[in-house]
Amino acid sequence: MKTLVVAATKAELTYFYQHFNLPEGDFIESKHFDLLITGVGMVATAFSLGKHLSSKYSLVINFGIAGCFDRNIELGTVLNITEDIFAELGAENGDEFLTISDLGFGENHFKSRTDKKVGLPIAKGITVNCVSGNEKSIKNLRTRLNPTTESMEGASVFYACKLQHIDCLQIRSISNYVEPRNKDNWKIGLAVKNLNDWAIAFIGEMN
Ligand SMILES: O=C(O)c1cccc(C(=O)CC[C@H]2O[C@@H](n3cnc4c(=O)[nH]cnc43)[C@H](O)[C@@H]2O)c1
Repeated sequence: MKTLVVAATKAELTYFYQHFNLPEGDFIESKHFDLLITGVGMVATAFSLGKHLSSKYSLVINFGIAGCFDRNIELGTVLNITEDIFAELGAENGDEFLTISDLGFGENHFKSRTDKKVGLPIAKGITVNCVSGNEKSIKNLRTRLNPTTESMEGASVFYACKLQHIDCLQIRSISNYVEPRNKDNWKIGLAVKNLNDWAIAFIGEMN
């Protein structure tokens, strides 16, 4: 059984590609693991996993960068996201938000599943279509969901793995704080480097 490594963009796994001498391409098969680049967002991720996820995998690891709601966590910190929520999936009812489970149409909250020892701080994530960038929506998300991180794919990966009964992990490195948009404050290079260092060591030790 193999591990499937999943990321939204190739740029997030730059050093991983170099370290394992991987060829160009969005779906790469190698001896010990396969690698899938899904594209950004929950729709691209679900479609891509729908095509490639199968029972030949015993573990899926979603790697990526993320925004962080907690200023006590330094940029570049690598976290194990053990639960993740589709934050916008539901209905507004005036000022109230009804989740898809409140509406009786399914679940919006998913968890990682694995016995593997990861040794990273754990965190709760949310998954969004729109990167949060105004004070009002950020305050609403904090009040309603109390998340630590925000990404655009995490809950999609957990969802697909739950439906296929495959173990999964989500490892993300913090590139920015969730705040009114200011890309100058983002530390993507640091986040990608730390993420890749961790991914290379973890995947290397597994094989
Ligand atoms: O510009 C670059 O050099 C660059 C290199 C690697 C990755 C990127 C991305 O823009 C990745 C997009 C990816 O990042 C996640 N992300 C990061 N911060 C947030 C956030 O505050 N809210 C939601 N998502 C965030 C997300 O999962 C995207 O897929 C650029």
